[in-house]
Amino acid sequence: MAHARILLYSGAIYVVSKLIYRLFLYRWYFSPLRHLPGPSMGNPILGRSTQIADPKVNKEWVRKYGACFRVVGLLGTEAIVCMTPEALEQILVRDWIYYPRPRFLRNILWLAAGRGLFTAIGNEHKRLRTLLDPAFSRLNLNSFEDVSSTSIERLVEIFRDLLDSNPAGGEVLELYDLVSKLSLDIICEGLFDQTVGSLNDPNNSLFNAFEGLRKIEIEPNFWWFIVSTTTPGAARFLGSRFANRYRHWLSYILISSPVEAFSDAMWQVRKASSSILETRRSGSAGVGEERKDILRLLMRDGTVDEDIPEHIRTFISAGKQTLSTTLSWTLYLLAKDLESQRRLREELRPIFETRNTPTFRDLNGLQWLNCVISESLRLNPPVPVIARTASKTSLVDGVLIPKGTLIIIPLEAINTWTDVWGPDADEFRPSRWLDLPSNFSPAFSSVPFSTGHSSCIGRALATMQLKMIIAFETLLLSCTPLTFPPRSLVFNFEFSLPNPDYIPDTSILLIRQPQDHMPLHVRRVI
Ligand code: HEM
Repeated sequence: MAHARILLYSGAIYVVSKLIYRLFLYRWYFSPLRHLPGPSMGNPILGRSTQIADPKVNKEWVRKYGACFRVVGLLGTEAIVCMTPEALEQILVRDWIYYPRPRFLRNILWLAAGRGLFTAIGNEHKRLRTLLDPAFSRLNLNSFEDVSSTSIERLVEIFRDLLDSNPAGGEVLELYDLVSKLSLDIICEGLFDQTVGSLNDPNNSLFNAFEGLRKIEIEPNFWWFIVSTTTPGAARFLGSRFANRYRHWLSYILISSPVEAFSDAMWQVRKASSSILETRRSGSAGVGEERKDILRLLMRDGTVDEDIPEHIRTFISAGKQTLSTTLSWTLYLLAKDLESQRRLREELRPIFETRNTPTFRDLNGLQWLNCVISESLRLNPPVPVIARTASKTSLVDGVLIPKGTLIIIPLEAINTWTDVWGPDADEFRPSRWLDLPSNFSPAFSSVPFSTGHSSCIGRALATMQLKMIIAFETLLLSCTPLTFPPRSLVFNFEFSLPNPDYIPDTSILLIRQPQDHMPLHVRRVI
């Protein structure tokens, strides 16, 4: 009995002293990062964890503490924030293999976006990139013979219908849902030749399932998921058929947890991804033989059938959220800048007036459109912060980073760093792309797609689709005559703020989504 008591007391003393060491002593007296500047520790349990991903707070910290500082997060864990070109080159380019995405993030991404590029690390990631990169190369995208998009055409029609009673006066329209549906339709159309038709269908099940998944990012759900996905085995369990089958019971046991709605949404997206594969296998959808598309590359490589829907899920999730967010922010920034809209229309007019369908060369030659999109992505990157973990102890920016340290790369703070972009770095000024700062680095000064080996594989596709959505509904290599006026978002409509003080309400956990559905005033100009 006495022995048991001694054992119990020793155990309790061990746990308490470990906690005191972790929460207080280590970070103040022993951590090699303790000499770095950084914000105060904040809450002793949560630290600054609730602020680490907030780009506004990050920018404030960069101003105060410089380009490399320490932040203490949950239960005394330390993170280092770094953003110099040298640090980015080391972490994301040269030694990328030693800096994978942290496990908790891979777990969340596995649940929300499938097992694939987001979750693979090391040589498996390298293998997947080598396999799939050709599908996204500029050369391959330029080989698309016909990129007409019925979804963009449909969105223009929806705007016209909604403004029918007062086209010239216009109306305030909530844009986020519409551009979200457009993004889902266009991604499935562009990558898998699948018509989802969510723009035509108010109860589209795939769209609703994605809306369900989006709730993972809303507080307090996000923190619930962080806690559950850092618990060993919990993510695997949450993603299992067993958890899905007994989700009602789980919700009952884990009072008010988001598990039931989340599990439903995740399995619906899995089902839809499997049916995309089945449709392709049955031969009822497909792309020209000469094109390298994701499904063809995966099937040729011998990827097992069970894994392909997971890759499909990854691409749809990654593309839909980022495209819709970028589009909403671009329209918002244009709504604040009527002169930029006018310039865009003037740039497009000569192309439309020749009445020949625009070509890739036309699209790439639209200088002002390029500037607008680059500037929008610089100011409001949909993924404002990315994270890595150090898998070995190393020197970064002259600082000894112990193995296991969380590394935060604040993409938005990098994109608006006054050292590069000057004192008006936070302003929307597309013309800055015509006269870049002398210390601008193409790889490290504006990084909305990140940089290096795990940067966005869909960059060229996303840029092409963004340009098309804003400028043209169709793009053909053949010279098919075009009707005038063409269907074009920016050529047909003018966007302005619903009131002069309007600032969108945003959620910023993983992706910077407008929470208030982005209401903008829209009127027909042609
Ligand atoms: C404006 C649109 C987009 C932006 C700003 C964007 C941004 C990003 C960023 C910052 C990353 C890196 C995340 C990290 O390092 O942890 C990333 C990765 C990724 N993106 Fe995008 N993305 C966009 C569109 C797309 C599209 C359209 C697709 C797919 C068709 C896509 C697929 C992916 C995938 C699969 C990855 C993981 C790459 C890897 O780990 O190798 N993205 N994206």
